[in-house]
Amino acid sequence: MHDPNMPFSEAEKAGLYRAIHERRDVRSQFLPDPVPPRVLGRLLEAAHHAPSVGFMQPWDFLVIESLEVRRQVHGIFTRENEKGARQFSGERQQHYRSLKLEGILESPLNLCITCDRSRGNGPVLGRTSIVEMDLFSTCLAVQNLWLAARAEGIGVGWVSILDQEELATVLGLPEHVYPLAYLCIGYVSEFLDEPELARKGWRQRLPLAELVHANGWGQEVSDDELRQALEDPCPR
Ligand SMILES: Cc1cc2c(cc1C)N(C[C@H](O)[C@H](O)[C@H](O)COP(=O)(O)O)c1[nH]c(=O)[nH]c(=O)c1N2
Repeated sequence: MHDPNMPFSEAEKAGLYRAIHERRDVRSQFLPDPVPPRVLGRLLEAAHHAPSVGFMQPWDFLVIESLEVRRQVHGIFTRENEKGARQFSGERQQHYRSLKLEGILESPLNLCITCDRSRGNGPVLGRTSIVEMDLFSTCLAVQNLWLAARAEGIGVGWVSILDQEELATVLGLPEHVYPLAYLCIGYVSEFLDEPELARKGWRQRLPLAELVHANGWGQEVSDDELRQALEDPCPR
């Protein structure tokens, strides 16, 4: 075990930022090659090292290899995606319908990360006032896995266009277990250098400088150096 107080080397820092900036939501570029069990083990280990409220660790990981289960989930997606499309009209709806928003059947592996809302059987330190903290904790497990996967050259796509109750039924989840993230996982032909939604003209990244406020909502940051840094946040 190495010394946790040793500063990160420049290469280690660069690796971390690279994973953050080059992580992508993948749905179109999956290859059929299986993810080796040892690699999947590392991804799950990364997820399991996420922070959690009161160290609750509310997550479970459902590794879905069955094509039959995936077909059922894909069926749920198809129905929900139709509702999604109908929220828009005209050209925007056409644009929506042209987007690929899942890789359920093409990716070699699907994974559902769940949140057990009663993990620990009793009060959870830090969750008294805000009960959703277990859900937020589980999101952090998702992000850990997503970043680790990127470092391993593996793509992850989050599919949320799903009816949660139907998904829970297909996966046989108990009442107190919430299907937080349905993920498609696999090696990819390429990682895009920008979000697919940006590439396809659906929506662009917002300027960071407009999202950082000082002291209260809408107040501009007064520190010139920080303002400058926000204008050009990641010289890489
Ligand atoms: C909670 C949540 C839920 C979803 C997503 C993400 C997250 C965080 N995203 C992926 C999303 O579109 C993507 O993250 C952004 O477009 C930014 O792109 P990159 O992730 O940087 O490639 C996503 N993508 C998709 O094609 N179908 C989906 O159902 C969802 N759902």
